[in-house]
Amino acid sequence: MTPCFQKFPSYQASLLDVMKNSKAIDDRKLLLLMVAQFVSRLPEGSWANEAQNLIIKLLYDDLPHPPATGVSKKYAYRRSDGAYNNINIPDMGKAGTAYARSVQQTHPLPTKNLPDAGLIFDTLLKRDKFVPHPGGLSSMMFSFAALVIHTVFRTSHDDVGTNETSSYVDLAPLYGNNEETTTALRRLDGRGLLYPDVFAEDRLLLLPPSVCVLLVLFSRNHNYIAKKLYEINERGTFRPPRNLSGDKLRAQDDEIFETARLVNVSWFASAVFSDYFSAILGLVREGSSWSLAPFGEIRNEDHSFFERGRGNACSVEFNCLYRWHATTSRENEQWVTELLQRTFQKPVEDITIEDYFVKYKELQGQDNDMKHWTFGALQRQEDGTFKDEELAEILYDATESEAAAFRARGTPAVMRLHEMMGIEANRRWGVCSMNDFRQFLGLKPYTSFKDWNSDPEIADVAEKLYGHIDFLELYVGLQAEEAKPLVDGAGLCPGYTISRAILSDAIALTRGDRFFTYDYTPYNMTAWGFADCQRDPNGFGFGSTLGRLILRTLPNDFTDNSVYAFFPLMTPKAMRLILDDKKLTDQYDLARPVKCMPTCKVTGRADIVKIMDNRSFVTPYELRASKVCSSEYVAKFLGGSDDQEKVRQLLNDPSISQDILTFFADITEVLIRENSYKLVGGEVQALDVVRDVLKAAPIHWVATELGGIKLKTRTNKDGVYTAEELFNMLGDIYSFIFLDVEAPTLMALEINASKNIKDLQEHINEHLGLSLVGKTAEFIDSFVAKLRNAKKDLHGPIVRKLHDIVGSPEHVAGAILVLMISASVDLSIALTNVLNYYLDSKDTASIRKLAANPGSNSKLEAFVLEALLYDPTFEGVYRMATQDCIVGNTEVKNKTRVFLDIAAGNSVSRLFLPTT
Ligand code: HEM
Repeated sequence: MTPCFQKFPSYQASLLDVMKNSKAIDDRKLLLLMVAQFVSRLPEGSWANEAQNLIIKLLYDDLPHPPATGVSKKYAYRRSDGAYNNINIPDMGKAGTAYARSVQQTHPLPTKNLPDAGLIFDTLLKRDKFVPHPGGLSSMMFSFAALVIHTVFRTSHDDVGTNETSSYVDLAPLYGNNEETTTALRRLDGRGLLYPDVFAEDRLLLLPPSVCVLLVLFSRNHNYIAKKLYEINERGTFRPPRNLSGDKLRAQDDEIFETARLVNVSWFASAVFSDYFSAILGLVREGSSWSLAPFGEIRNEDHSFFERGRGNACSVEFNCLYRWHATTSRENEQWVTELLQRTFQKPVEDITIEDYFVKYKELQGQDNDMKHWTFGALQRQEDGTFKDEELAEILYDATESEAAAFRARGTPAVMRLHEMMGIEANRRWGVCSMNDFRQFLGLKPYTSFKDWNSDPEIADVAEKLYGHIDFLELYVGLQAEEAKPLVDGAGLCPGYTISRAILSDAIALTRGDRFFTYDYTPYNMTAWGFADCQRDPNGFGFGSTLGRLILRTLPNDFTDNSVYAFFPLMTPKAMRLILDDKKLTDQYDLARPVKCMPTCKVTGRADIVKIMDNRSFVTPYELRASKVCSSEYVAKFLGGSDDQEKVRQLLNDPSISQDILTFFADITEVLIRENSYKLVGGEVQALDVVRDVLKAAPIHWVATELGGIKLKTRTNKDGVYTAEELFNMLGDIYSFIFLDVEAPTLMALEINASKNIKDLQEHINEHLGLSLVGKTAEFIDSFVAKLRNAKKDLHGPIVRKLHDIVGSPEHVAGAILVLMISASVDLSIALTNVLNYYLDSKDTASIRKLAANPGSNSKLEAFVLEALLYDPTFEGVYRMATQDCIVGNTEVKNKTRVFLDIAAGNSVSRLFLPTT
């Protein structure tokens, strides 16, 4: 024992005390080490035992017990029936198992003493008038909600205690709740695809068409993801399906399909935690993109784990809580009426629960082939897809139609049957009373019917039906409870008990899911898939995920900034008020979308050449550039003005190009030297050549020689940006203007590009000593003179010559910006392609010889030119028609985007294109 412990027993006690109570994990760990040292030298005794027990507890709690996941293929993917979400209790939450019941019933509610379900509907639930939702929620909000609840509830018609679907947010309405159904949806052709526009849940066909449209969008998203996974082929294991057969073909299909399912289901969860939660919590009204992020690791104060990923089983109380039929819009009320009349051929009031079950069985038997299912009177096309514009029309209508408010006497009369089914199912489940449920949630039990609903008529009727508030059934208690007013933090505005409980349920459902927690990894979903399904809080539309989904899957039917795409869960009328209030109306398109001309693809070499030479087709770059550049000159330049050609010639001028060459040679040497590291033995050096040289060298050139921007380096800590930061800034501008970026990302990119251009332009102006705003003609003349005579070290030779070409100081600054944008990213890509081409070449030795031999420059140049054509990702370019015209056999309408498919059959070299 150390002397200090023998001398100061009180010190021992206080150490233990700190160990038990310290909140700082690092303190505890440090103490742990110290105590471990001491304990090893202690004689046996109570203090030693206590200290040892604490150490063991602390160490044990460092890891989850039992382990939450395993690396076997058996656990890697979701099962359609939800089995193995908890690998230790594989049946937890599995489809076809019993509902959970969370709350103990303490008040007897014998069915024979309870009021008739039909009478309850007629007195407490039946809609007396339509009251629009106070928060401006649209009917789409409740279509999405219906999709969410059908993902986790499907009460068996044969055994009301059985949930036929899994208790996980796994998009079961799309993928089915058993393997057999899932297999029937798949093409199984080695690419992991679903058949076009299919889904599995037949009960959704009995819901308004917008619910099915949403599901079709997720179905399309699956195929989009699967195609990307195959194209990117992250692990390099996928082969063209034509080269595979039998088990190998199936194995490849399974891997792509299952990974795409993981990514797509995570998209669904992202939509829940962005658009859906935002509407529920009223965050849209605040213009906030905040949301709960319930999946991450949380440690308790004693460093043990706060549980996650341990599975879930949906309970009957929550099934009851989600019966939100009172929110049905006027349009959907009409739709349900027509559906019931058509299906049952008798007055709606006469339809019984038995009629419903019989009819449902009959419909189920009619067509099991999901490829044929339709809804909303849509027809599938020959290729099995629905027409985009017809799907979009349904979405526009559902977004425009107002949902109804939650309230007693708010459920459409036509839904009497649905409500009676709900009430009777609850009785058979033995669900608790309203007050039992409130107590369970930690809420004060109601003391009277007036306390529950202050409308005297409602309270009075309920009292007459139930006698005492403690006997009020949960179903009726929840559906007819007084609704919350529209206050800060409230968006959904149901009764208070529902609003409190749904949040707990949402966290239980998602935090309990292994695939949203322990197995939510870039390895399982691939790096691309993992990034693709993330909710982006900084994304356009207050971080909307549905906006991204809609623009991806219906690319020609919404404008890039349409509120119909980014805020479909709110009516456009409500959104106008919110955006006006936040002074954001300018950023959004509030009009009902009209179909854009679909992109026209041109493949023939002759037609491509004709279009490129035709002045009626302009590059879309100028249009994009004008959105982010305040200077018209810069936008035109980026779009391909005459000055662009002149500047290109300037760069080829030997007096300039020699300097550029020298700069690149020097900086390349420096970057190689600074970034190389030795392998063991010290003879061979390694280097990340793309990251540290090919991306960095052009950045050093544009920053130093053009923009006069000092870069932060190891030796210069005072620079403005690191090379990587500047590359990313320019990359955003470049991608926005020149690349065919997915529409959903475009809006976020536009905001970044605008800001980056503004910042860079300020640096350039400052470097040139140029702030032209409000300057006199004399100032400008003197600036021009300075530019002409500037010393080489102040402004590089290019800057001095630029003035002669572009004509005004303002244009010099603009031209520098354009060169920075186009010469940095494009050059890095070109250099990387050259290197890749070289590394892929079978004859690297002779190419190396060419490079070493100064006399063989023309051959080397030929190699480089050939390599520049080598861009496996390059497919073609876009042009915009500015009037109706005919090209070859193709008629192109004004405002059509034309894709020139240059890569098709390598018909045309990309080098003949005007470079950007
Ligand atoms: C006009 C729109 C709607 C119609 C026509 C409709 C119709 C139905 C029908 C027919 C059932 C019985 C299903 C069965 O057992 O076969 C049902 C159940 C249910 N509905 Fe709705 N519904 C609508 C909207 C909603 C919405 C917006 C929600 C809530 C977000 C919702 C929540 C539920 C729940 C939780 C069940 C019980 C599901 C189960 O236990 O299997 N419904 N609905």
